[in-house]
Amino acid sequence: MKVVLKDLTMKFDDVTAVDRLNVTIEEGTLVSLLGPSGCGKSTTLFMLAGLYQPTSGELYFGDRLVNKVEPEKRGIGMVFQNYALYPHMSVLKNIMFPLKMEKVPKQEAIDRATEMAKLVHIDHLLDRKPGQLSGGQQQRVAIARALVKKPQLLLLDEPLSNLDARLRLEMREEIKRIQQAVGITTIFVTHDQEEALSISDQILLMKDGKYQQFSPPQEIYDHPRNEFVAQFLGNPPINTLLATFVGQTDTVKITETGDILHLSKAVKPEVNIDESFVVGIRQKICLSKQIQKKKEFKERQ
Ligand SMILES: Nc1ncnc2c1ncn2[C@@H]1O[C@H](COP(=O)(O)OP(=O)(O)OP(=O)(O)O)[C@@H](O)[C@H]1O
Repeated sequence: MKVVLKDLTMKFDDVTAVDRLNVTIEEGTLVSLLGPSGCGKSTTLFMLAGLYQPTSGELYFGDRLVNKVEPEKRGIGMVFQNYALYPHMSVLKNIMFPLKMEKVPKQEAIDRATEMAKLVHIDHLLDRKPGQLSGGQQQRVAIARALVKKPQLLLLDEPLSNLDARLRLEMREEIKRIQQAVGITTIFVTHDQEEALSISDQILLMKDGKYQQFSPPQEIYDHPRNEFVAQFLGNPPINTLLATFVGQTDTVKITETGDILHLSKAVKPEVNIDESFVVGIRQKICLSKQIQKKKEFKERQ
């Protein structure tokens, strides 16, 4: 399902947590909401989930305006940071729970829950209680439970933050595998840029509630739109120059991929910069040690 945010805004008294966000998320893609603490990631996710009603703007699931639709009528599955499993229920019963709420006949619910458990590779643990599972296994249960009703949108709120480093790597691969197997549009909140770069089809980077950039990982890394994006993605400007463009002097910074970030508004970003200047800068940059960092990133992809 395609998801469209149009001027989506959420205000809490004098705080604008999300400020006129405009993004179209294509069907079947995995999008990371990325940004520093307080940038509005969770608020955006909660508006998608229906836990918050936007102050203004519109939210569409496909062609359907959902601003006022109740969470349970949105066709979403959600995985929280702490998984929120029921400790007294077995793995099977946890996964079946949403179907029980919908009064799906028992045998059908067992079959569907078992099928989901197979998808997330925990079908050998169906009789265990959550307390008898590792963090990664608990997360698999939470994902199976979120998917059992065959939702059209999967929302994941910092799902890897409670796992140790090794499990975090394993589970992010698993989330990608499961997402692709089901083909479900997925929105993944994280403040970890490496996680976002490795897992996403598109990254939505926010700062102070505002849109910064919405691009595929390689593009946002190689071609940051502004200095904040460049810094946050670990491709910081490495050269500061005073340059003259079309008769105006301006201070610019150059990223290791040769993108030019203007520090003042004297020159508009869309102004064409002399290609020979850019080529010269790129040659210099190729000599820089920083290029090594980029290579390492590409190799990890
Ligand atoms: N219920 C609320 N009432 C008042 N202000 C809020 C509320 N929820 C969030 N905010 C404020 O809105 C802004 C965005 O918060 P949000 O939780 O969406 O950020 P975040 O990017 O998810 O942060 P984190 O990574 O720390 O979870 C912050 O300034 C926060 O203090």
